[in-house]
Amino acid sequence: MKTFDELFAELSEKARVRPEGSGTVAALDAGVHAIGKKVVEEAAEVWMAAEHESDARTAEEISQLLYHLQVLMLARGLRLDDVYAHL
Ligand SMILES: N=c1c2ncn([C@@H]3O[C@H](COP(=O)(O)OP(=O)(O)OP(=O)(O)O)[C@@H](O)[C@H]3O)c2ncn1[C@@H]1O[C@H](COP(=O)(O)O)[C@@H](O)[C@H]1O
Repeated sequence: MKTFDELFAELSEKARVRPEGSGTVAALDAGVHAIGKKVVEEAAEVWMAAEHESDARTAEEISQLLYHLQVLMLARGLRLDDVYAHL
């Protein structure tokens, strides 16, 4: 288990080191347009899970949406504080 901040630190390191086989590196290489489509897809899956599936499935889909949002942040060069400033 990891927190939002811990995941962001891990993904930032992946983006910096670019290890072989990293899905995050592949997503970053695909670019903002592809990552944005993934964010929309995952958001829809969150919505459907919340309406029709269990709490556990909904939580899983939310975790995937948060992951893809973080990848989008990295693709745009945004830091956690850039987002937290608006919360
Ligand atoms: N938390 C996640 C995470 N959540 C979601 N995903 C990706 O998002 C996809 C979402 O799943 P879907 O159910 O939509 O599956 P899908 O449509 O079959 O997926 P794709 O075919 O589009 O890949 C997963 O297959 C993963 O590719 C994640 N990929 C990685 N992480 C974590 O990110 C870290 C770095 O991962 P790597 O960069 O792959 O090393 C690790 O700690 C991972 O656990």
